[in-house]
Amino acid sequence: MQEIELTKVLIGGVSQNQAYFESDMAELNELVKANNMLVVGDIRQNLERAVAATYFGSGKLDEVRQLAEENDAHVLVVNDELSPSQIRNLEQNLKMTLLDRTGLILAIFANRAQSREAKVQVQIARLQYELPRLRAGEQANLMQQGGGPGFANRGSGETKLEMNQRTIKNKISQLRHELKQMEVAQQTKRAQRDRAALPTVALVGYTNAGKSTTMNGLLRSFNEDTPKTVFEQDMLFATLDTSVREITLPDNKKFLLSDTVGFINKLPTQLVKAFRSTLAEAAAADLLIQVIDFSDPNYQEMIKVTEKTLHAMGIDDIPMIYAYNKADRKPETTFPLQTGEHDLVYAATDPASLELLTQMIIKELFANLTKVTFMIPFAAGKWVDYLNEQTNIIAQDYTADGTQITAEVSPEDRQRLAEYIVEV
Ligand SMILES: Nc1nc2c(ncn2[C@@H]2O[C@H](COP(=O)(O)OP(=O)(O)OP(=O)(O)O)[C@@H](O)[C@H]2O)c(=O)[nH]1
Ligand SMILES: [Mg+2]
Repeated sequence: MQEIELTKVLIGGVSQNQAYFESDMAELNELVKANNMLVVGDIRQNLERAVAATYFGSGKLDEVRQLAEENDAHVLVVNDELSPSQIRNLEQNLKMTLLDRTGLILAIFANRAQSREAKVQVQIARLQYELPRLRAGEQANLMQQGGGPGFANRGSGETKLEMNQRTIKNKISQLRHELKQMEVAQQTKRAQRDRAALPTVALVGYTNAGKSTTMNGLLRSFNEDTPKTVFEQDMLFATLDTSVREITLPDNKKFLLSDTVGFINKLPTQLVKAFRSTLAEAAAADLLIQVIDFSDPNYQEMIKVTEKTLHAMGIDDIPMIYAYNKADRKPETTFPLQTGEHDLVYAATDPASLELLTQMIIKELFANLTKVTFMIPFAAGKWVDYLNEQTNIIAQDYTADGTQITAEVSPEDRQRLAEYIVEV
C-alpha cells in the first residue's frame, strides 16, 4: 500500500502556568493526528499572557522559524483560539499557515461528519468562525462553499468584503432553516418513541472516554442476533452523530440507549450551539451515563468540562451515573465495583462490568414498576399483545372471560389499563 504523505506541522502553546497545560498540549497533538497531520515539532512559552499582536514573544518567533525550517514544516497549530489579527500577523511574520485550536477542531468535525444533519451543523459553525476572519483574498474559497453570492450588485458603494459577509450570513440562515426542518423530523421520531413509552438512556462524556465501546458492549450482551454496533476507535471525535438502539433485557424490560458526540476542553462555542440538536437525545433522556476515562490522569478535569458543556446546552437535572471506565488499565484497581449509589468503576470490554452497569441502569429506570394482575376481555385483545411486548409477564391464563395477566408495569401503564386491574 502506498504511504500517504502527511502534512508536517509544528504545534505551539503559551502557558500561563496553567495546571493542565501539559495534557492540553498532548491533546492538541492528538487533535492534529485526528486531522491526518503529523507533528514534527513542539514550541512552548511561559508568559503572563499571550502577546496581543503575535501570541508568542519575538524571540520565540525566531525559534519557531528555525524549527520549521529544520523540519520542513509549513503549518503552525496553536493551542488557543486566536484573534483574526493575531492569525494575520503570525502568518505574515512566519510565512507559515496558521491554524488555531478552534479551526483545527472545526476541520476535524468537517471531515468526519456523516449524516446530513451533522454536515449542516458543522458548516454553520465553520461559517460563523470564518465570518470575522474574512480576508479579501478568500473570495474564491467562499464562493465554492456558499454556492455563489446570488445577489450581485446591491448598492455600488459596497466593498467586496461586505458583500462576502452578507453572502455568508445568507448562507448561514439558509442552513439554519434546513436544520430546523430536520429537527422537526427528529422531534416527530422522538415523539413516536415517547408514545411507545420506552425509557431512554444517553451515554455522554469526554471524547475517547469509551462511550461507543460501552454502547457496543451492552448491545452485544443483550441483542445477540443483530448487534447493529456503532463505530469505536482510539481517535478523538470518532462519533459525531447520535445513534439510538433498543435494548431488550432478558425479562423483557426495554429501554433506548443513545451514543452521542464527545466533548473536549475549549470546544468551540460555535459547535456547542451547533450540536444542541444532536444532543437533543441526551436532553430528553431519563438517565445519563457519563463515561469517564479513569485511566487518564486528567479525568477530573474531563468531568468538569463535560458538566460545563452539558450545562451550556441546557442539559441539567437529569439523573446521572458516573461510569469510571478503562479500569483494566489501572493495575491497582479492583473492578467491576459500585463505589456509590450512582458511581461505578468498570471496563467497557469486560462482561462482568457490563452486567453491573446494567443492574444500575435497571435500578434507576425501573424502580417504580409494580406487579399488577389484569383481566383483559377478548375485545381488548390488543392490550394482551402490548403487555407481552412491553413488560415482564409473570403469569398468563386464558379464561372464558378473557386473558388474565400478571405483569410488572410502570405507573403510566397502570393508569392506561386501570379499568382491567383485578389485583395489585
Ligand atoms: N483498555 C480499555 N480500552 C478501552 C475501554 N473502553 C474503550 N476503550 C478504548 O478507548 C478508545 C475510545 O473508545 P470509544 O468507545 O471510541 O470512545 P468514545 O467515547 O466513543 O469516543 P468519541 O466517539 O471519540 O467521543 C478505543 O480505542 C477503545 O478500544 C476499556 O474499558 N479498556
Ligand atoms: Mg464514540
